[in-house]
Amino acid sequence: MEHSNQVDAAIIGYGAAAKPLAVALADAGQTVAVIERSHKMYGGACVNTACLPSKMLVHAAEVSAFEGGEFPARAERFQAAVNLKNQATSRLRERNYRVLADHPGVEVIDGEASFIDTTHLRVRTDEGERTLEATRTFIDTGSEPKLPPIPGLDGSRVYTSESLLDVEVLPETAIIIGAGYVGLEFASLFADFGVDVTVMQSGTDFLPREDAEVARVVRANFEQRGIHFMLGANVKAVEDDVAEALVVVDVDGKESRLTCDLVLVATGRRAAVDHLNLEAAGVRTDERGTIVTDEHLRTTAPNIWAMGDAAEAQQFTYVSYDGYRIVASDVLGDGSYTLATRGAVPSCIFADPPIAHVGLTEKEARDQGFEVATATLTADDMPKVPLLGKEALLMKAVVDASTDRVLGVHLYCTGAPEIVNLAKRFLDDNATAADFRDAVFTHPTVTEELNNLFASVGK
Ligand SMILES: Cc1cc2nc3c(=O)[nH]c(=O)nc-3n(C[C@H](O)[C@H](O)[C@H](O)COP(=O)(O)OP(=O)(O)OC[C@H]3O[C@@H](n4cnc5c(N)ncnc54)[C@H](O)[C@@H]3O)c2cc1C
Ligand SMILES: NC(=O)c1ccc[n+]([C@@H]2O[C@H](COP(=O)([O-])OP(=O)(O)OC[C@H]3O[C@@H](n4cnc5c(N)ncnc54)[C@H](O)[C@@H]3O)[C@@H](O)[C@H]2O)c1
Repeated sequence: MEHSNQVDAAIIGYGAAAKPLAVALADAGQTVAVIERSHKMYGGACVNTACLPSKMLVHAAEVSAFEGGEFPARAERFQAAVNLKNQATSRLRERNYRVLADHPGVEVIDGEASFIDTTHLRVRTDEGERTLEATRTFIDTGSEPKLPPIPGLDGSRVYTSESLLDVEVLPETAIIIGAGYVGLEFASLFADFGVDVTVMQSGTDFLPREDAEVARVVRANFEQRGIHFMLGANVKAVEDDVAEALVVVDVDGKESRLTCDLVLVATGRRAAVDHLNLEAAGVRTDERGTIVTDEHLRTTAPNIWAMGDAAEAQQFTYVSYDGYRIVASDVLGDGSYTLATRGAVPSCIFADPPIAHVGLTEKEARDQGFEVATATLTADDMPKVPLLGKEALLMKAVVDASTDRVLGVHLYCTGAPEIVNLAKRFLDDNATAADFRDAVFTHPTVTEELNNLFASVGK
């Protein structure tokens, strides 16, 4: 089919928001072009280099830890898991591609887009340059690793989460720089595969986004599993050797030189906007390089919206997908669904067991002036859970003591990524501790521990 260079909507990047938005716009009768610069990225990072492949490895690691055995057996399982992950990723990428490529109202263009002005895009393809005129443009270009200025990060044994996903040989020792989402997920999965892991974190505050009590238990548990932490670590250089990498690190003025098979740099991600020539369109970014938007995800330029990691501080697939809902509400609906009406956003670190929370930490609640009541259940308070073959190390409730309204739910237990979604709904409905205490949940489950947790608030 001959495609026009004039479209109603251009979407830059085939990320998590792009697919549903393209379908919604095309179903509404609009002509849509989706521009993706890599044929390995249809469906975006989640499908190809992030959530799904990494969670397949997390799952395989948990199974491997259960099976046990010597390092060679674990290394074999790791390689099998990587192969399985690669096959699944290819299948998912193809499925994602077909959703838009087979849609009569959508053209998928393989190329890199940049703005010429507010309504014109230059697209560089293998066949040359193409100019598109779009009435509306939607940016969904995601993010890319933010690398600190440490000499030697271009070494052959140094990886980001993206390149690491292709490694098939299980390292015996790994050093991870950064103790955030990526760092802790890989630390946990490597440990489950029997790798000797050291995590180096520049700040001294461990897991600052989590409740401090949860962070303490997480750290203790990780250390019990043999994972070493170096906090307040100033990584000065990585030197590559044929046999191993050498990491030079300074903690409190004391320099150490640690060797390992592999280094993972997991020090955050920044909006992938460098190639977009945003200035030409009048799209502004903030001091971190993230696209500035209003609550409808409209950028500072007329008829240009931005969604996902390129525009939001919370870099999650479900936030990007929700960006699609907000933009669709603005462009196709009544505009009533916005960042302001989104409600609480839960989050999860897929460690073993996982860590999840929604709402405020105890400190955040106190800092906001609430009179706070809390409750915690430790592993000892939940003796039934291990009998189910599951793990529950900590649950914590943060409640407004004056109204009984629940402000935060913090979970460090099997099932946390699922249970936290239930808690999100409760929080959005302004639920009280009594609502959680009295909710009827199935038995025997981890979820029903919420009844006990909230029954003990303030006691
Ligand atoms: C290892 C890892 C694990 C993760 N695990 C989870 C998880 O379990 N759960 C979760 O919710 N989140 C997770 N995340 C975060 C999640 O992957 C991102 O928040 C999400 O993928 C962002 O989606 P997006 O729509 O913003 O963009 P992306 O999915 O990144 O898509 C952007 C697309 O735009 C393309 N592009 C960029 N620039 C251009 C251009 N100029 N022209 C054309 N195309 C362009 C890119 O090639 C890419 O395909 C993880 C991240 C990492 C790194
Ligand atoms: N389960 C999930 O939903 C999931 C999983 C993986 C990634 N993600 C998303 O991807 C984003 C990127 O993940 P990430 O782990 O790279 O970033 P992050 O922001 O979660 O963690 C980065 C960590 O690196 C530390 N750091 C920064 N510079 C450092 C240095 N020079 N030396 C040592 N430590 C340093 C930071 O203090 C921080 O603790 C996250 O913000 C998250 O939104 C989500």
